[in-house]
Amino acid sequence: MSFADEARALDAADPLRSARDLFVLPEDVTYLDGNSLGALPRATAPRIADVVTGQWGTGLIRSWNDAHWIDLPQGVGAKIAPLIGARPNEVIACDSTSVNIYKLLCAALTLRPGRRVIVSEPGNFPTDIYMVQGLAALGLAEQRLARGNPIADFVDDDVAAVLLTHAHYKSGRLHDMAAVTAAVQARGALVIWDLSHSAGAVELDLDGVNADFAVGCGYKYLNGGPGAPAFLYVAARHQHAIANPLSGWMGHAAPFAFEDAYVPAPGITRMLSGTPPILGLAALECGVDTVAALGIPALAAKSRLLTDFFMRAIAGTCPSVECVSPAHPEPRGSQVSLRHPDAYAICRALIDRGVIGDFRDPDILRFGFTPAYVGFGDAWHAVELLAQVIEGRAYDRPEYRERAAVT
Ligand SMILES: Cc1ncc(COP(=O)(O)O)c(C=O)c1O
Ligand SMILES: Nc1c(O)cccc1C(=O)C[C@H](N)C(=O)O
Repeated sequence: MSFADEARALDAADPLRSARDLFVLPEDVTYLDGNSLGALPRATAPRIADVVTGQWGTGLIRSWNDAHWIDLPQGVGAKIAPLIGARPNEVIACDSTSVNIYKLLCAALTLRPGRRVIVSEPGNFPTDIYMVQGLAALGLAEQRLARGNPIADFVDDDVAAVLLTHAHYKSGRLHDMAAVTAAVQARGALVIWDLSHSAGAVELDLDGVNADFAVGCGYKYLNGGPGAPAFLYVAARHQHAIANPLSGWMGHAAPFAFEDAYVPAPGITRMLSGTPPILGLAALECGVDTVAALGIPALAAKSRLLTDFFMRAIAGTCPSVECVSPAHPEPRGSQVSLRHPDAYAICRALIDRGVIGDFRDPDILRFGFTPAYVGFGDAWHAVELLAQVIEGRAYDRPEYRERAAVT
């Protein structure tokens, strides 16, 4: 069977085929960048219009109570929880992923007094290691990058926590979360998982693997919109013992008592700092509801089929690109990354022709397969166009080599 016929057959058999209608997507675009910015759910614009004109415009400050704005971080967190294998009171939606990493690094350090090393991987998403470096500059931590495997071999009695991204942003490679968590904990340290590239697209079972802490982006597979609030997970067993270093009033036990002394709120609420961004949380809730309605098992199963089909089609059609994502579906996230020396120009040429992926330095072409709205026909269209652009050297134009501020 040709790849075109196979794509048609797979689309016909796809139980999530109609889910694309839950999103607003331009007709002339094949969107393979939901791992960077998820698409706009159809439910979001009317919800935001209501929050703005109804709840804000008419309800004014009364909406903190009447529209339950004050509970939105916990409410959205509780909806994210089942998508990542957590209980509702273990997750809260707040701040950015970077800020939440900082808070959890400090929490881990307070849980492991006498240990100050944070282990991460070289090549981890930069914000994760920069946050460790920020703490190190204050004299509060020491960074150790694990140059080799297994990571647990880099954990000794000085290590408070290991900070890892579950699905690597460049390659899409998944860590074995259960095995790494157990091995690190056996050496007395804690693990902070960054789920930015896995939440909403792959199966996760934080409670099942006895995870300690996790964070993740709201604007990728959760479709919360540009700069959406992130989420933060703290296993119930740690919640009473951790401190939030950004001890703002929203994490206080009684914010409206206006007391001078900080008293942390019980449970996950102590991880809040300032006033929740209601517009962003409302949009994130629409994205999370959309994912939850489709169900992670169905999304994850389609993601594996999509990436498998794309990789086979690439191997059969574009021999000059090297695939750097894992060949086996088990350790592969919902993206496929390809290596080519002209990756940047190729990426620009593809975008010019309606196929939106992205580029990561120095030579990676990255394609995200958000199973909710990407079809097998889309995957095949991207492969055909990529082959055409490479074979005809259509990318070889000065305007495609000019670097934009955001890649
Ligand atoms: C693994 C990972 N962590 C964190 C972030 C970003 O964090 P923030 O939303 O704070 O910019 C990203 C992407 O931007 C990411 O890929
Ligand atoms: N957060 C981003 C942004 O503000 C602008 C452009 C891209 C992003 C991203 O999310 C990048 C993404 N985390 C990555 O894996 O490369």
